[in-house]
Formats: sequence, structure tokens, C-alpha cells
Amino acid sequence: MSAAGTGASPGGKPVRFNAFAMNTVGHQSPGLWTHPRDESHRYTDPDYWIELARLLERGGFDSVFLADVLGVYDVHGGTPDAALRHAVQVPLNDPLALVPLMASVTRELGFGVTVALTYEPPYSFARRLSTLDHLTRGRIGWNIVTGYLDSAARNLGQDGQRAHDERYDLADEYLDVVYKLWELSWADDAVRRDKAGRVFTDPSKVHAIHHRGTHYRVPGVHLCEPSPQRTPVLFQAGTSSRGRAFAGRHAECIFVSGPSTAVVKGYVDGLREAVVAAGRAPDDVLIYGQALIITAPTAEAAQAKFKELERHVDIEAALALLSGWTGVDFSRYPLDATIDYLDTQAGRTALASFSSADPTRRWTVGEAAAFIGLGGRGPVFVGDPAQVADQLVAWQAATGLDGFNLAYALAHETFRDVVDLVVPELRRRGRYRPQAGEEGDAGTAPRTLRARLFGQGDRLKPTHAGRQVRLGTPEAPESPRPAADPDIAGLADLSRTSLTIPLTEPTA
Ligand SMILES: Cc1cc2nc3c(=O)[nH]c(=O)nc-3n(C[C@H](O)[C@H](O)[C@H](O)COP(=O)(O)O)c2cc1C
Repeated sequence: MSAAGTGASPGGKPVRFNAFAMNTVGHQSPGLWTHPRDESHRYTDPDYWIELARLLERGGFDSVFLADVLGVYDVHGGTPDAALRHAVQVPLNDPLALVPLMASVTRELGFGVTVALTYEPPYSFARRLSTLDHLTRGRIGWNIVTGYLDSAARNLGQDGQRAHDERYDLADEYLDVVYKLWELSWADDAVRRDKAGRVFTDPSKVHAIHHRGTHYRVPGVHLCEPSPQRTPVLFQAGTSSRGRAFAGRHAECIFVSGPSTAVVKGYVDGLREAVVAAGRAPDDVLIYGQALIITAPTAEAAQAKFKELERHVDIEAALALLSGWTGVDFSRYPLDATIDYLDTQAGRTALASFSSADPTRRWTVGEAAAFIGLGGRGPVFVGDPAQVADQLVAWQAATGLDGFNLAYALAHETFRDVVDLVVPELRRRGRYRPQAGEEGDAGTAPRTLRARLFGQGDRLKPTHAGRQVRLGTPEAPESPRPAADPDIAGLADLSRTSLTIPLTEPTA
């Protein structure tokens, strides 16, 4: 948490920013909603989101990542009370509804929406994302999650969550289904919009996908015509060994959280190896590390702000959050108990980052709660704009990260400080996307999120798993039924009989 002394080397790779937000009151800084300057209680006000979108666009952020869960944090003490009392990601509204609102006031900002695939059939989900890709003109991303809260599974008709690795197996097949719908069902030239010829869509260019797998059967055609990106930009955030294999195959943007450069470098190296193992280039993915920036025009003012914010952290709220992430009820342990790693069916990485991921550091429950109290599981960079820029550049160099997924302490003050103070400093050093109209700016023509991130077109790369899928084949026709039963034999005869159906009044 202190200012790292390394200066930025001009000409190094740019620092990228992504904003980490959620359609709720308290996201990654439990207790901070009580601060007089925090505005996150306005999350039900459309203007709150419009202001955020305009701010992030002005600051040249890659995208806003809208987190989501479909349950309450009730692992702590076995009840949702602490989460409800302290607004720990509850009350919580739907993230997707925010996107058209924010897209309508921006041109470039991307939107990474979180949807858990565990609870929704791929067919209807694929349509929801295609719709958003159309309405954002190709600026939608999907954060692929399988959930970690048992409370979500129970309220969505299951006895509890599927086992950790099994959720990733399900996810692999789910992705194959949605790739077939997004990439293969409609040919590029299927839609003719030919008024004179009276043909809107050429039916010969729309293909049924015929998917038959272990978990899903989807025979038909996608409901949507091709959207600008077809497949949304794929975000992912699991770093367990099964999570890495999944990311290697599917992810384009990967989000990691760890308290030190040692932990985060381990994640980054492992993820790039997994990407290569899946036949892709290491820089086919952008990896963002979670962080919180606390800055002010002077170093003294920044440190004073940090101390003041720390006073609003709520330890019980932080423990409720940590318990939900890890599946371990931390209310049962004293604050000075040391955290050891154990396998859990919730998220594995959250627990590992405070235990096995860095063998040189032992964390107590109280230390971990205080740490995540400001900005979640990433570092806090405190200082004047130059000191913060130094720390960002040093972290990037030490870990191999491409950029930072910025949490906030105060909405929207934290992001406003970054945009007004840190972005200009990084630009002065040539380490940030140039301002619109400056040298190096890609111009004003609107681009899709994928084109803006990778500079290589709107579609998934040919080496990506989503471009390797093939359509299934139609099911073989059912074998004719044996006609042993005279009634069935009689029914079979009906097909050759012309029937007169008597018209009667409906009885109900
Ligand atoms: C930065 C970050 C953001 C995440 N956002 C969400 C989210 O919004 N919803 C969710 O269900 N899981 C979210 N997760 C959890 C991951 O999807 C994943 O379940 C978790 O990292 C554990 O995966 P692992 O056991 O493979 O490491 C997030 C994780 C990270 C690191």
C-alpha cells in the first residue's frame, strides 16, 4: 500500500482501465456506503448510471464490468442478516437493463455484463446477448460465470450448487451451444431486406444447429440476425486449474484479483500458459488485475483521504463478503485465526489468494477482512497522480498484467479522481490511450468493443474455440413403430384416411 518508487519507462505498453461496478449499493468496499460523499445509494436512479457512463467514456476506459450474483451472501452465520444490514451486494438489480441506458450516452465504452450460465438455457440467453450487441452497436461483453453462492442455486430450483469442476464442464458445453447459435446459424448474407423481391431473410442461409450433447439439446435456428460482433467479447475470472483451462479455451479478457505482485504474477503466467495450450497466442487475451486507486492533487491529501476512508470499512460486512466468496463461514473464527487453504465448492481462488497462493505470507481472518474492506481482493494504490502512475506501471511490469479492473471506494468520486488526475498523468507519460483527436487516436468512427480492444476486426479470431465449432447433423428419423398393438395399427391407418372434424362448441 505504499508508493512504489520505480518510474515509468516511456514507450512501455499502455495501462488499460476497466471499471468494476454492480447494480447495487455496496460492491467491493463493504461499509463505505455510509461515507457522506458516497452516492451508491442512488443505484436505482437512471441518472446515476448515465453519469458513470459519461465519466468512464471521458476517461478512455475500455469498459465497465457489471458484476452479478443471483443469490444473497448468507454463508456468514448461516443467515443473510449481515449482508442485508450492511448492503453487501443486496439489494441487487439486474445488470443487463443498465446497458442500453449507458450505451445511449456513449460511443466507445464497452459493457461486460455478468450472466451465470448455470441457471438459464443457452437458447434464450444467446438471444438476450445478441439483442444487446445490436443495441450497443457491438459493444457488449459477457462475463462468463457459473456462480458460487448456494443460495442462488437453491432459489433457482436446485438442491445446491453443482460441484466446482462439474460447473466448468457444463460451461464448456454451454459455450459450444451459444457459439453455434452466434457464429454459424445465420450466414452473413442471410438477411436481404429486399422489399421489391418480398424477401426479408433467405431461408436457405439460416441453419438449424442440431446440438445434442450431455447437458443440452438445441435443434433449431438462432432467433436473431447476426449482430456486429456475433459472439460478445468473452470475459472470465476463474483461476483454479479447471478455471484456467476454461479461460485458455474461451476468454478474451480475464480478470484476476490478488493482494500482491507475487500472487498476481502466478495467475497471469498460469493463464497465458493455458491460452497457449489451447492453441492461441499469449496476447490473444487481455488480463486486468483488480485495484483501487486513492488519489488527490498532493501525496499528503491522498494519504489523509485513505485514512479517512479506512474508518468507514465495516469488518462484519467484509466477513459476510469473504464468507460468500469462499463458502467458509468466517463468523465462526476469531479475527486472529490464521487462514489455511481448504478445498471448497464456492470460488477457490478467493481463499487461495489469502492462503496457498503466496507461501511467504500468512493472513489472519481480521487482516483479510480489513484488506478486502477497501476495494476487495486487489491492492490499494495511494498517492498523488505521479506516485499512483508509478505504482501502476511497476505492478504491470512485475506481473505481466495488461491493465487494471478498478474498484471504487466512493461512487463516483473514486472514478472521477482517476479520470481527472491519473489518466492525464499516464497520458503525459505516453502510457494511456490518447485523447480523442490527439496523435495516435484511432479516429471518431464508432468501433466494436473487440475492434477497440484488439485492433483486429469485429469477430472472434480464427484460432478461437468459438470459430472451431461445427453444426450438428439432423437427428435420424425415428424408426417406424411396430404395429403389434391393434390400436396403434389403427392410428397408423389414420394417416391415409381423410377426416372430417365435427365443429363443436368449446366446453371450457
Ligand atoms: C474480478 C472478479 C470478478 C468476478 N465477478 C463475478 C461475478 O460478477 N459473478 C460471479 O458469480 N462470479 C464472479 N467472479 C467469480 C469467478 O467467476 C469465479 O467463480 C471465481 O473466480 C472462482 O473460480 P475458480 O475457482 O476457478 O478460481 C469474479 C471473480 C473475479 C476475480
